[in-house]
Amino acid sequence: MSNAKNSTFRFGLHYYKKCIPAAILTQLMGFAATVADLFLPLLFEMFIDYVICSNTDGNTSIFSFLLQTEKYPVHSFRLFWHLAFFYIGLLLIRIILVYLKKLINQVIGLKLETTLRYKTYAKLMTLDSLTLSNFNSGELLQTINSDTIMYKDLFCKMIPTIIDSSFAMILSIVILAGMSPWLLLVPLLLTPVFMIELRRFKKLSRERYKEIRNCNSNMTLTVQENIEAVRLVRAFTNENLEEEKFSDANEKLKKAHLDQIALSAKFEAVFSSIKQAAYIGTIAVSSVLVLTGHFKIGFLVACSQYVMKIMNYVTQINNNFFQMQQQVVSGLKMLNFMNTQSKVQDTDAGITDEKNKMPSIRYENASLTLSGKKVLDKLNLQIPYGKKIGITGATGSGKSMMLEVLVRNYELSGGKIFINEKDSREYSLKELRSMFSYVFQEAFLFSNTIKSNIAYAEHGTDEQIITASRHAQAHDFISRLPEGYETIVGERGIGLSGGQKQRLSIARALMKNSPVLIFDDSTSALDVETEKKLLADVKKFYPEKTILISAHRLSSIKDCDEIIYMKDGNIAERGTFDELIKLNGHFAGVWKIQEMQHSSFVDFDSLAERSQPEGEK
Ligand SMILES: Nc1ncnc2c1ncn2[C@@H]1O[C@H](COP(=O)(O)OP(=O)(O)OP(=O)(O)O)[C@@H](O)[C@H]1O
Repeated sequence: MSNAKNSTFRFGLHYYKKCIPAAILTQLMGFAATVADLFLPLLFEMFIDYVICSNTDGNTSIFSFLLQTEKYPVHSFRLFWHLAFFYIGLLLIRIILVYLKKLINQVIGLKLETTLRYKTYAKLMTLDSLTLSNFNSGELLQTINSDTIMYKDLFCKMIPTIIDSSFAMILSIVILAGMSPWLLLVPLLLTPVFMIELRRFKKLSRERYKEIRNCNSNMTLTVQENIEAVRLVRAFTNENLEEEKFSDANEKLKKAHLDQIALSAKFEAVFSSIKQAAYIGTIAVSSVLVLTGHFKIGFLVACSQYVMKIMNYVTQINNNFFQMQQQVVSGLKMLNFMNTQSKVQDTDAGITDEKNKMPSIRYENASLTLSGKKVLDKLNLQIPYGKKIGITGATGSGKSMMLEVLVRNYELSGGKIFINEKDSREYSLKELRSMFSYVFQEAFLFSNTIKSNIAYAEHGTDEQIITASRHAQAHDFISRLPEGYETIVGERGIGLSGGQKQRLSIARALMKNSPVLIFDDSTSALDVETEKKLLADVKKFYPEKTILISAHRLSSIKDCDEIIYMKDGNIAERGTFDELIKLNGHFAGVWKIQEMQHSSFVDFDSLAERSQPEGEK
């Protein structure tokens, strides 16, 4: 096995370790079932040679018969019944053992699958936004949902079957060697052919399974995007284009599967030919041995059964190695994902310091480079606790990023951020993030009740939930819903307008009750009046909190203690509203136009161009 495959195996073994005692028990059951199974041809041989083919009458029991060194034909009904009893007894034992073994193995498999799914999910939660953006969602869903199921089969199906088959094969060889070493010649001669063919097929199989997996994740992504963008597709009447894209992904998946089916068929044809050759070879050799008087007919039947068993086990082992490539591919994908290092590293410092309930913030030459582009460029800013700061600027100027780096969704490429004069990286992520109630640009609601969505971070009383909703201007519309706070929203619930979703997200952040509130363009879908009321209420009811509001609509931030105008990842202008108007720069230019237009939508790119201060033109 190559290094990659070794590590893939070791990675799974780490989680499988706890199941090893149960796995050993099932393996022992498997061995016992094999022993029972391998006894059957011997009983069959006695039945043919000493019950059916004999013509001497006798009255022998199976025990006395087995103990005799010199066996003779008995043609006894007593022996017949004893043989039948033993045969059925062994069959029953075998069936019970195989049943128990499969049951326990399935439970072990389910346990391992659940652990693997949990671990991959937990890993997903630790990754920072930039690292996560390197994976597409189809790929991530494939890893968490399908690869975990596939990979656990390596430990709970493939490896146990290979061990079982190897044990049975070795035992069959030993028995056959005891009966007639000549018949071992055939399987021994064919084994190298098996090995060479298997090596060739294994490599091809792994390639095919890789292709199937890639096509699968592409397919998942296509379906997911189409579900999310269904309204967009209809609005652009682009159903045909999307259908073509879907059909293309679907066809590629079909082709990948067909290629694998063709390979499997070829594999089976080749291996069944080798098996048939073994069978014919055995018949030929044993016919000679019977004709020359070396074998009785029942002995011949038993020997050929062992040869066939050996060949079946060899085929089964090969088949498992062939199919195992699918599990190896899934394991490699999982290993790759689990080895992905988050750019944001957590610390062990976990205890909440009382004074962090009133954090001051300081950016010191904070820089962020994403995909080679400077998104924040040596940003310096001090925000004492309790200040209300408005942030505005052209689209793409870095407003969201300067807020996201506060909670370390992205890691700074240079400079530092201090919280209470302590480097933010020295806080545990849990503690750092507990200081901020963040309302993101896109309002996301879980498929759950409104109440649970609002009480997402804090399990508050009904009264607290209603209070937060009132302050977020959401209580009135929630009360008008037939189910009120118990209404299910999100993907599986009723539809809400963009503004309603934003208000629920704000209520959720207010419920969290952190000392710093961050509104990242999160009131953009509200009408001017509601937005004004909401922000006024937030300032009124949470006067002590630091509030950072990023907005395009300048009226939203007009009353802030300080306004920051961002440009190219840095602060272009800062001051109170009056100071910025007096400055007559970018901000004043945008303000004039917004006032003139009374519009809620502004194209900052063009406005920023037009409103450049005299000196910069
Ligand atoms: N994951 C990413 N990889 C690379 N570049 C990114 C990534 N996320 C954001 N950017 C870039 O960072 C820059 C700043 O983005 P940011 O979201 O902070 O802008 P913004 O000022 O908030 O814009 P808007 O007002 O449109 O929300 C943009 O140029 C954007 O293209």
